[in-house]
Amino acid sequence: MIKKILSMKGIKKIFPGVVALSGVNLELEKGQVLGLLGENGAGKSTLMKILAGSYKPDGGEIYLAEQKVEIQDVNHAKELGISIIYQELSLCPNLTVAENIYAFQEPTRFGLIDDQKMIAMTQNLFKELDIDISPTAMVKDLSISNQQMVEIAKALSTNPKIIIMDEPTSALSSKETEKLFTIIQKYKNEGASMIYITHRMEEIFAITDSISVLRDGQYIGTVATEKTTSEELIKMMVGREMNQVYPNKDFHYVKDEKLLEIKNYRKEKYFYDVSFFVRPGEIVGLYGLMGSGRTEIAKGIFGIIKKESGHMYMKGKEIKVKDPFQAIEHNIAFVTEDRKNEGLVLSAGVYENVTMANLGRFLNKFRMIDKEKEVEVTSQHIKDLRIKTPTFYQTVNKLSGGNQQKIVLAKWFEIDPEVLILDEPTRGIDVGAKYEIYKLMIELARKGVGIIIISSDLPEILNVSDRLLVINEKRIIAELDPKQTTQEEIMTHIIGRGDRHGQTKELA
Ligand SMILES: Nc1ncnc2c1ncn2[C@@H]1O[C@H](COP(=O)(O)OP(=O)(O)OP(=O)(O)O)[C@@H](O)[C@H]1O
Repeated sequence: MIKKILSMKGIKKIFPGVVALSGVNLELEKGQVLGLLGENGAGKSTLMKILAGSYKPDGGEIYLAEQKVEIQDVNHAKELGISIIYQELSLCPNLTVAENIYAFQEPTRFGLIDDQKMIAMTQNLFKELDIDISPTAMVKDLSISNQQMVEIAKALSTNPKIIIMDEPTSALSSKETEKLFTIIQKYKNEGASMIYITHRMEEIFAITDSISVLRDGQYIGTVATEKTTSEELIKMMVGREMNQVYPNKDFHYVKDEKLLEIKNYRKEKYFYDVSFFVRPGEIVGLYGLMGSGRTEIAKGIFGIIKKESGHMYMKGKEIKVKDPFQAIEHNIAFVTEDRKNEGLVLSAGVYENVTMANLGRFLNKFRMIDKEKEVEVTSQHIKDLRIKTPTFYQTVNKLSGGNQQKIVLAKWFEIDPEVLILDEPTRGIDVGAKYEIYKLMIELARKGVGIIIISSDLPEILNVSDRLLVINEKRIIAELDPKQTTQEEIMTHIIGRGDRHGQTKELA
């Protein structure tokens, strides 16, 4: 029996100014889940797009079940049994769930699309995958996480032999992630093979059998999951020893006073009775599961969701924030979860994106933009955050997903806010750059900035916050000292006592 289902040998891909892949190898066995790791811009997505037929390689060979193939395009890849779940959602918002899943492969009757059959097929597929979404719902009406589940179901609907998952869980809650892992296990048992890309180390250890690492477009090596450690993987990824994942913050706050305070904030269905404050130099963590109301609270502070009642104070004085413009006037900045749509001008260059939120800072005495200063500041961020780009002028739509996120963060670090709200700032970001982001947060705090950080990464929030607020069912349910508490205690607050099984499930 052939064990080796896929072999990619010496794959090369060159984009203008960037060698994205310089001779990369990858091997996949039948029934195996292979993790693909590497820093932002290492070449992971490019390699997978070549396998899925979106890009033609500039060199190298691909073998499927030991037969050499030349993958012509996306349809050819599908015919060969290769299916990909992209980082970005690729569904049509104005079609139904069933239409999206069976687009271009609709069942027909007398030459017409057989809607009833399509709906029944979707129902069967969802039953098999234990997905509870209506096949006739419009995709645009679904939550992002349900859209991601539809995307996953769509990729599986063709019964592929090789399934590529490029950061599939970034929009999923912990329950849905659990569901996805069950689905992966099921397909694996049936003999399908998977390539799984993630920046979340715990997922790598939970789901993969072995791991291949890329760095700067080069193949570094492959290790068996049970024989490796996260330290070894980090070293392979970043090319150096990283003794610490979280830098030390050697102070709790710079002044024991309230910088921003909200009292009794309420908006029906979004949040109830929310009161808390942040001191200058303090990092306050908001932790809650997806749907708990954590993002809505941040949006309430920033004026995107309008509160019905409650008060806001800046340094003891009541202020009114009815919309984001007023928030910005009061020096409050908010880096949203949805960075792609809300944070970047994709057709503009790297340096324009970094400097656009605070152009005033770059004006010289003749009120002209000081290009040199723009370049100097941008190069510092490129260096600090290890942004991988061929030039300052590269349009950001050509950068890898993680590098785009780093640029949004650089832009907000540039505007010098007094209060900075960060919603999932390190999602999709590699481990080396995460460290640099935490360091930048500490530097801002040292200057007296009050920081509110939302994260669904429990180890992260426990390590970077000075104070932790736990959110559940649209309310703050506990305030904890991150140095004293544990992941178990936090989940007990959220899920309630006596349900140990539920707790470990959510923690996975
Ligand atoms: N269409 C393109 N045009 C020009 N350069 C590109 C294009 N697509 C990718 N690149 C470049 O190729 C390199 C590899 O990008 P790729 O998206 O494969 O990285 P990645 O490992 O998937 O990163 P991430 O973890 O951030 O998703 C990057 O330097 C990126 O800027």
